[in-house]
Amino acid sequence: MTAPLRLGTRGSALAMAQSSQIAEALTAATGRPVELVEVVTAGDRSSAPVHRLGVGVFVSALRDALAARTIDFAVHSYKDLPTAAAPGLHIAAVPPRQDPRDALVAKGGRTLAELPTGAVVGTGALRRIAQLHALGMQLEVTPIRGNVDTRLRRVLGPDADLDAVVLARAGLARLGRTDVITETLDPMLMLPAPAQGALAVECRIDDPDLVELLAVLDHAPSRAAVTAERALLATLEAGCSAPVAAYGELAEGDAGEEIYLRGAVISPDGTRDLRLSRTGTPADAAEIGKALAAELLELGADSILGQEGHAGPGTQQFGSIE
Ligand SMILES: NCc1[nH]cc(CCC(=O)O)c1CC(=O)O
Repeated sequence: MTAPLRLGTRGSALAMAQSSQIAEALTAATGRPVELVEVVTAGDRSSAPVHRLGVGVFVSALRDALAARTIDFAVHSYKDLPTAAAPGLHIAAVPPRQDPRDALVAKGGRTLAELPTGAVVGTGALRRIAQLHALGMQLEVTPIRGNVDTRLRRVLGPDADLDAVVLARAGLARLGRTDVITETLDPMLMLPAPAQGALAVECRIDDPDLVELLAVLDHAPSRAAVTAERALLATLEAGCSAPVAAYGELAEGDAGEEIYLRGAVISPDGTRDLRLSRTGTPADAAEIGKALAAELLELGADSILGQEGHAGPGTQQFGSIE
């Protein structure tokens, strides 16, 4: 009998759902039993706004547990990971990505276009705030945080005080709650966060057997798309609350498999809205992301980021906060 592998997880419903899905997939593929070990993070204990805490607080306790060897591996929402590499750790798998688009949950079954002027829309992410303002619909955007259920109650509960919320479709899908979605938002209007909908399965580099075992969960197209999106974010040196969006789609082109990467940097009030795209081969995923970021910088992306959340070189980099 081999001892079960210890999978460290946060205790939130979303974290538990994605960790158990990965545990089951690993056992199904390898026959190895997996046990879930709950790790409490500073982010779960605090009710401060996430842009103050930095998303890193959700991640660092899991990474500390990996370093302390109290767990063998961890599953993160990829978009919550800092862009800086974690010393001694390795992302052994990027499993097949969920639909990365954002979703609208609105009262009365409304779509985005059906929201009246002055409608109050809740979201905490600067990227979403900026793109909602850029629509020019006179929406009133109000910051919210909390777990998925808390956010849904603000629209669907008996004391609902919002007309709509914007959430990642992937989070709702993992919780089996896609029924509440009134519109899955077109990336032309609401470009997702880099790596949204993807998971990162992480373990210690000095555990080569586990690195090899976990690789069965890796999905090369998902990894390529996320690599391009995250290279864009890292090259922009975007801080923890940066209004940066990126979406890499893989498609069969004339020259074989291609990545079509779109990137956007939007000022929080929506008045400056830079959007560009670039195509290349999956093998060049990181280069495509870097080159697209360089083009955005040439058009003045840094002056938009300078207004809000630009951490600058040498500081710790976080993925976009959602
Ligand atoms: N920081 C919040 C967060 N981190 C990961 C997800 C779920 C979607 C995903 O895995 O990308 C969410 C919720 C949301 O953005 O609505």
